[in-house]
Amino acid sequence: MTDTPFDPMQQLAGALPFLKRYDDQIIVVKYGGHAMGDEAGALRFGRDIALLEQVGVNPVVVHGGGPQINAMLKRLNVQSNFVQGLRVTDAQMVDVVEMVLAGTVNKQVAAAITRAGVTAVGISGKDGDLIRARKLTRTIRDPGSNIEQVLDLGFVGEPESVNPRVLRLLIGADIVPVVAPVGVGADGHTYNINADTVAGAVAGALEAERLLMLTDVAGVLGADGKLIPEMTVAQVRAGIEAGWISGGMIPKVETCIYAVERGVKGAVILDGRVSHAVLRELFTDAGAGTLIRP
Ligand SMILES: Nc1ncnc2c1ncn2[C@@H]1O[C@H](COP(=O)(O)OP(=O)(O)O)[C@@H](O)[C@H]1O
Ligand SMILES: CC(=O)N[C@@H](CCC(=O)OP(=O)(O)O)C(=O)O
Repeated sequence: MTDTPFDPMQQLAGALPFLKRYDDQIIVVKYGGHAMGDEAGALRFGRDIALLEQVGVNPVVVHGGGPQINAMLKRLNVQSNFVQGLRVTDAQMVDVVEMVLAGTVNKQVAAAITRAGVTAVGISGKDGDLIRARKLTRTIRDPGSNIEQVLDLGFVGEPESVNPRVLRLLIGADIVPVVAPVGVGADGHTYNINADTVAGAVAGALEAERLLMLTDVAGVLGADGKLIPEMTVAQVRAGIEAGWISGGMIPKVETCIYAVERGVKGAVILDGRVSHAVLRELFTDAGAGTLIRP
């Protein structure tokens, strides 16, 4: 993790072209549970988001909270299982997931931004008809017999539709929306949705200028382990095919591809633990992390 000194005021002095480029544009920031770190980290993140709003950019935050859900489940002595990176979520667990994501984490992130002097409002996908969810299933293939098995993940969903009206109302009132990744199904049930997926869907629905995915690695690392500053969709697909993009990075790059194919100008995967990661990416020539573009 590189953390070279960064003076936001000095950077902003030379940031006029960037300020013009992003003026009144929507920037969707996915704030991953691993990127959050401690209370001080959340406050630093809140200050950066507030600063974006103050200089005329329209940030929209979608947060995760996987590690925070894990900590609560541990306290409750409940075991969690994952299939292809998705938490198998039964009816009781979805209550805990909603409590942590739409409760504790959502309010912590909104409060951190508000403490920095800009109004933020925390909502979940269940508010304002934001995210209608449909149940997600996963298919696994047994390599020996080649037999496919459909796995029931319980109340795990994917966005069926995103209605950005409530987000646009908040943006228009100079309020930063902070979105927790839960949605409501046609059956009225609450669904747990992967936060990367929600961030991509929200960025697509808002036709955002940028999607920033804050995680705990520097970005996409090549086969040689070095950070790749910029990639096209075709290069990302080749990396997945060749196997050097794997594991948790696959849903992240797929979210970026989804977003850029729906009109988002660029999607960036970057290390949210680095101080002022968001400002470095938006307001410096070098940027931060890996930019994925069409
Ligand atoms: N080419 C790659 N570049 C960077 N990380 C990769 C790559 N391939 C696989 N990974 C893995 O993906 C992980 C990031 O995904 P994940 O842990 O799910 O992030 P988050 O918790 O922020 O959603 C990295 O820690 C790394 O182990
Ligand atoms: C279905 C599913 O797996 N949902 C995720 C939602 C939170 C999330 O995605 O948080 P991060 O971005 O911090 O990983 C979960 O239950 O952990």
